[in-house]
Amino acid sequence: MADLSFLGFLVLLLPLTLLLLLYLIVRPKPVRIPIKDRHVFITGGSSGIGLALAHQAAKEGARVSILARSGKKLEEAKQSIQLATGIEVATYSADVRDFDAVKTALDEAGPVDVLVVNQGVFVPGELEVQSLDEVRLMIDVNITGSFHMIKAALPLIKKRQNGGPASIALMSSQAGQVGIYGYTAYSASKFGLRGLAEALQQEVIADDIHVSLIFPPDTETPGLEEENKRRPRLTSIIAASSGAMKADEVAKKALDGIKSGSFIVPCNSEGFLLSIATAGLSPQRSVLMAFVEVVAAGLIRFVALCFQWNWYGSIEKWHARGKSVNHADL
Ligand SMILES: NC(=O)C1=CN([C@@H]2O[C@H](COP(=O)(O)OP(=O)(O)OC[C@H]3O[C@@H](n4cnc5c(N)ncnc54)[C@H](OP(=O)(O)O)[C@@H]3O)[C@@H](O)[C@H]2O)C=CC1
Ligand SMILES: CCCCCCCCCCCCCCCC(=O)[C@@H](N)CO
Repeated sequence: MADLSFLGFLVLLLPLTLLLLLYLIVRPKPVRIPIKDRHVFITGGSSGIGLALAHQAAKEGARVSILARSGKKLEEAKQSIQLATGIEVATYSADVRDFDAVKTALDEAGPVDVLVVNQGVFVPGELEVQSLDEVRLMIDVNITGSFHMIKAALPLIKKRQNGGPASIALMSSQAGQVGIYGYTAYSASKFGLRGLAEALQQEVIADDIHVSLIFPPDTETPGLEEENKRRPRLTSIIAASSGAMKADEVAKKALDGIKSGSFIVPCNSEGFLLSIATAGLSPQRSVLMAFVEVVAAGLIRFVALCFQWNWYGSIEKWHARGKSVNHADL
């Protein structure tokens, strides 16, 4: 009996000690980032996830600016937000690949409290059939474009007027946590954002600037509709492991993640598992999440291997059927 209660005591004491230890060591420390009455600047804010984010930020009382290339889409976005919320957003037409254009737009927009780097292009295809121009497009818009935005915005974020904590959020993808068939260039561009974000967080923490990386699954947007026209069948099969979300749902998760200063922001339950499986050396502010990451590490690796087993099974089956060129429309 005495032995049993000692065992019970240990079983309780061990996790509590771990929790206490994690409470003492998690860095950066937890933070709340308000968005009401603050300037939220969203790239790719004229369509899909960016537009949904602009709607929600406006609804929550932020001053919103959106940037994209097409003036027509920007105008339509502005109208729809005005209709829904009565709020007038500022629009900036610029290509993120053009640093001078981006800098001019941001300088005109003024001090920024929350920067959401959301623009992105995705052209799926096996590397062997994909053109190098398409590869370059994804690297230039998704990665170099993000550098341009952050480099031009940093001085303006530091100049923010009310001095509260600021945020730089980057829209990655679950394909930026695990490489997916048909996404060599796209996955590379989204994995790249993680290196950028981890290093940047260390550089800007002293300025009370907090970095968030958002990882949506397939999301119903005009961009996905385009992508679906030429998606390899295997890409769709593997991506279906994580289902699909609506742009509004992703925007809500993203905004909640930004406001709570989370470094990693998953959007659905598969994304939650993925974030534990790929926790790596990313910062973690939440004691509870840190606890789950430490305790579940071994088991989650097993689950990850089960997913790979399943995906390689699909790839094998596909090849056994003799489909070497496998676009959805063939
Ligand atoms: N939809 C999905 O399934 C998923 C999307 N994501 C990511 O979410 C982000 C948004 O995706 P989604 O909403 O689907 O995309 P959409 O294609 O619906 O919208 C993309 C937005 O980015 C803008 N944009 C594209 N290229 C440039 C450029 N060179 N310079 C400035 N703005 C540009 C577009 O406007 P314009 O063309 O006028 O410039 C538009 O506003 C992307 O980073 C994407 O990778 C992540 C996971 C899943
Ligand atoms: C350890 C447990 C793992 C759990 C589940 C793993 C599921 C992974 C699925 C990845 C889906 C990637 C979709 C990318 C969508 C996207 O970015 C494109 N639509 C282009 O925008």
